Amino acid sequence: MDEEKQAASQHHQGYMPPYNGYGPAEAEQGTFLKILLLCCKGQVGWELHRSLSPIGLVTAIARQEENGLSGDLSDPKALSATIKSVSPDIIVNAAAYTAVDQAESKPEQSRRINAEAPVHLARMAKEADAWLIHFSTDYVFDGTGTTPWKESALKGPINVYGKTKLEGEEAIRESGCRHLIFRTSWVYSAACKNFIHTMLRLAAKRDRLRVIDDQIGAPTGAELIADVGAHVIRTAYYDKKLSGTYHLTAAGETSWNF
Ligand SMILES: NC(=O)C1=CN([C@@H]2O[C@H](COP(=O)(O)OP(=O)(O)OC[C@H]3O[C@@H](n4cnc5c(N)ncnc54)[C@H](OP(=O)(O)O)[C@@H]3O)[C@@H](O)[C@H]2O)C=CC1
Ligand SMILES: Cc1cn([C@H]2C[C@H](O)[C@@H](COP(=O)(O)OP(=O)(O)O[C@H]3O[C@@H](C)C(=O)[C@@H](O)[C@H]3O)O2)c(=O)[nH]c1=O
Repeated sequence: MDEEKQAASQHHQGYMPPYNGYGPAEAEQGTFLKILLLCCKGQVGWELHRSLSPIGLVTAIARQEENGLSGDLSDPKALSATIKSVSPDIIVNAAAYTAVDQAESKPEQSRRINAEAPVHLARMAKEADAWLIHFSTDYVFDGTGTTPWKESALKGPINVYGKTKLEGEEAIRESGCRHLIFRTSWVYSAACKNFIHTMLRLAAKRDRLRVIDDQIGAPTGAELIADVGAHVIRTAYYDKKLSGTYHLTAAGETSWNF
């Protein structure tokens, strides 16, 4: 390589961002944040894998065991082993039982994932002195009213999904672990199953679609949740008094007939 090319190459290398935003110094000192992302394949989990990568060293796992690590939220023993092995500074739980209608006939499954798993995660986070990041839903409220819900509004879930999600939230708050609970609503993304995908699937099979028009909500992109979430996680990690429950939705409102 001639001198000019070599100089250009070195210059270019100098501008390469270090992997994950962390360089050899942080690695040597062990000062990078270790993040365990549970459920990297759902709508929000998929986007979080991308948005969390610049702020720490992310171990992203799905439900199935991979590299000896299980992400199955219905198996507390396996989950404990995973957390002990990764020894994270931050545990991010993007998994949930999100089949709202099915939860009515399978309440025990909904409770196991949405309520009992968070109890266990919160206990583990407390023991490990780690943060727990968790996601919840507008369904913890009763759906009445005409203005956006405030974080402190009275809860009143009317279905099994909402009840079990509220139980999960409350367990985390009561556990005493440092946490961020982000309540969001009507999540959509290009990659996974959601209302839009359901409608496209049904439209291919049916001549007519019937969609209720009396629910008003704020559709929120998984990408937005992940980007804002990552920013808040990094800020809160260095400012522990920010531990708490937050609403994280897009602005505006519409009905399912949008
Ligand atoms: N979707 C929405 O409209 C809304 C979602 N939320 C909340 O946001 C969060 C993220 O939701 P979203 O990304 O949309 O959810 P998705 O339905 O896209 O993903 C849920 C994920 O949870 C995983 N999961 C279910 N059971 C288990 C288990 N036993 N162990 C490990 N993983 C499991 C599923 O894995 P698998 O693919 O293997 O089944 C799936 O990938 C959840 O807490 C949800 O309650 C809040 C408001 C609205
Ligand atoms: C498929 C379908 C749904 N609907 C109604 C049912 C429901 O009230 C609404 C939305 O349909 P979904 O299947 O997306 O419903 P649902 O699963 O209730 O949506 C919710 O998901 C969970 C995880 C949340 O936390 C919520 O914020 C919300 O996004 O549309 C129709 O009216 N016609 C239809 O053909």
